[in-house]
Amino acid sequence: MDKQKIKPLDEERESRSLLSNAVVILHLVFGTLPLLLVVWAVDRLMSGTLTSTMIWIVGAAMVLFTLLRGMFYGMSIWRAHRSAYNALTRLRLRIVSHLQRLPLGFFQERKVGDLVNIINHDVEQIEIYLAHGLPEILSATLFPALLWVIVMVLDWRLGLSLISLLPLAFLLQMAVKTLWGKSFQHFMESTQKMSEDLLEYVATIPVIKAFSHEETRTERVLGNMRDYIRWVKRSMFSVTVPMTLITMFLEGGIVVMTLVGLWLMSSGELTVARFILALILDGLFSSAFAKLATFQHFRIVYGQSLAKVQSITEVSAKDTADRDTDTMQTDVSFEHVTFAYPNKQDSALCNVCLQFPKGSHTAIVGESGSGKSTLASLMMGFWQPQSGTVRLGGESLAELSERNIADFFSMVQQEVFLFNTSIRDNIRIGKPSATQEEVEMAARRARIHDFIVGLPNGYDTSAGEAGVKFSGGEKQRISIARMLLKDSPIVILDEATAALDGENEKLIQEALDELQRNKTVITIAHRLNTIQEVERIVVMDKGQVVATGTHGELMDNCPLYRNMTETQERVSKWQLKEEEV
Ligand SMILES: Nc1ncnc2c1ncn2[C@@H]1O[C@H](COP(=O)(O)OP(=O)(O)OP(=O)(O)O)[C@@H](O)[C@H]1O
Repeated sequence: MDKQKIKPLDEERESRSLLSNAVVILHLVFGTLPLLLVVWAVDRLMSGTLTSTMIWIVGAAMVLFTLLRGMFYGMSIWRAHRSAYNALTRLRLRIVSHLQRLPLGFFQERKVGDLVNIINHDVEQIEIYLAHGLPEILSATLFPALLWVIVMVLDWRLGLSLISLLPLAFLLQMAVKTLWGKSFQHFMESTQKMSEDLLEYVATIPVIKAFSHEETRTERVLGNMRDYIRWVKRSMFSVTVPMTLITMFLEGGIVVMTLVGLWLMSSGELTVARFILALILDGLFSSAFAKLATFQHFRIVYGQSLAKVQSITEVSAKDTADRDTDTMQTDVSFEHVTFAYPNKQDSALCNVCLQFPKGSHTAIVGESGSGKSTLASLMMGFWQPQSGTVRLGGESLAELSERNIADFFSMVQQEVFLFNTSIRDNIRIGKPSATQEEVEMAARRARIHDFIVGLPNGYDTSAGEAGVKFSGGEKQRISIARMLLKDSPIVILDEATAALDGENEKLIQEALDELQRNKTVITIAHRLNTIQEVERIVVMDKGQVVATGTHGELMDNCPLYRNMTETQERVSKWQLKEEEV
């Protein structure tokens, strides 16, 4: 893992203060002191100098040490959890506030399930490491070290024989580290895949049912779950087998120490009492050491989760400060703009030069995939071009904050999202300080007021997932009311009325007319018959602007436009005939 990359999260990692470490150490010291007392008492016993007062003192001291040990253990767990949960909350807040500052392009690239998984699962893994892993690793390192020192004090030859096989255990651990890393990575990937799939599955159940694809989709989700189980088993296997071997090497140390101890006793250099004590300490030493090896996986999972978190926190956010834009002009211009989506070879826009003067109305047309939506995305600063400049009122978009840019645009899309709050608040998103009168005025202009007052709770009716279900047209008009309230100078219409019928289309068209009044309007058009009156039409093909002009001019001079118009006319005539039949 790249040390440089971990750095930004050090503050989370360092949240376990010195005091927490001191508490862990005290817990260990009071856990080891009773053993030292036993060594001392047995020594006295063997030399015939142990008095009954000494036994009472030893007993009382052992009770005290045990109590203190318990107390410090409780404190260490409590402190570790507290600081870990603090770190966890800070980290989640940090991710969420960073997400808010990331360009919209980032969200088009990353899956929702992946992001949710990072905020939930990976941050949780970091907590597990901070709250459980770190204290356990610290105590599992210090405890065997203390035990070993005691054995060394008993007899240095026993001490050395105890650790004689340790280098082999370390070598093995180093060797399997990479293997563990890989298998844990697969495990994490399959966890992510599973949660992404589950999220998509739940969100798209209506579509799946409509197309009777339940079985195939369900089978795919179940397949990913099976994959997950397979990797859980594999990663557990990859831990247990080397762990068994490491434990065997550690226990091998006991065998070596026993042989050395027997030899020392036979030559009269070691007492039986010391030998038995050394054996007891050795047992504790091996099991504490074996525990340390198991904790290796905490570190691996932590490293991988940290990398995932950093895949969000290290994406640079646009830090341009907001500025007063009231006096700015609102002309938009594209100057030799070339743009390709990340990880794509072909440019979605190629050397585009266009002007959208203040108050003008432009329609963008072109075959599917010609770059119409990309043009709108760049205009709103969702993506930065690789070369060329997009300007808003003469200022490069790169110099403006997201909020500044957002203030200039309203985008009417087919897909409308309503929040789980009242209709009033849903409209007020356009201008949080708006009064009830202003909200109602916007709703009237968006031709939705009468509908809202007809609802049981009027403007207090809850919208969104948990609230009343609205038709596509009603949602659309609520979103137009929102934009009327926002009153931004540039309106982008992304084929807003495509899928609507008679009455709905009429009402929406009226609402849209209100929205477009005195604005710069850019229509991304798919149906050419709706834009024939527009003052300027831009024809795009394969990311390039191939012609601009009025409908008449383009019919005369642009074969692509003429072709598209004639094809659409043929299709609509054919549809009319079908309807007549
Ligand atoms: N998020 C994305 N990531 C990668 N490539 C993309 C992305 N969005 C669009 N593209 C690609 O960029 C090119 C232009 O797409 P764009 O959506 O701008 O075309 P469009 O003219 O709006 O198409 P349509 O009329 O079908 O909506 C296409 O080749 C498309 O596959």
